[in-house]
Amino acid sequence: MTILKKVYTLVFLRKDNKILLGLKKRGFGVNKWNGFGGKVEPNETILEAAARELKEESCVDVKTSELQNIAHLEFTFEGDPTMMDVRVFSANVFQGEPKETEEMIPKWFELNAIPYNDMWPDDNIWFPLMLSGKLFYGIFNFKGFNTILNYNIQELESMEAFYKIHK
Ligand SMILES: Nc1[nH]c(=O)nc2c1ncn2[C@H]1C[C@H](O)[C@@H](COP(=O)(O)OP(=O)(O)OP(=O)(O)O)O1
Repeated sequence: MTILKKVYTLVFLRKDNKILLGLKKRGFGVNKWNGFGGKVEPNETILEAAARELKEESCVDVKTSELQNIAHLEFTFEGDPTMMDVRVFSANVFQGEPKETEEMIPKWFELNAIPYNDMWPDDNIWFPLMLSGKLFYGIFNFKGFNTILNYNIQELESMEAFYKIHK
């Protein structure tokens, strides 16, 4: 039974035919390549959190107006009442070069060489949708951190319309 929801951000930068991923050095998702993000704090908007986490984890600046919300993901873990509510963004306009931080080692990957074997197991399910420019809503139910018990993905027409009905 899910009784708690925590909102997270996840940002992917795009340049030429590449996507920026970071290798997580500590904490949740350690040793996995992923986008940049984290918990939304009570004093900030989701967009502000997305820009702040990107800056903290990769040293790159992005204007909140350049962040495009492309997906909504919900993760639950068997035996854990907390649902991770993850807001996914992409941006191709940003300032600065990615640098290693205490949390992440950033690296640009060609779109045909995404390191799925060293990523969350859900990523190879929804990355193709993201890379083909789709908007989507995905739910994934995990057992531990490596096994997906079940999932569902729905393509969306617009994120605004989705958030009008999704609470
Ligand atoms: N199954 C999954 N697949 C995926 O691609 N990204 C996931 C995921 N589960 C979580 N994420 C992302 C969401 C978020 O960007 C990140 C988790 O955030 P963190 O734990 O790093 O948050 P914080 O940086 O706020 O944490 P602390 O600073 O350790 O409190 O991992």
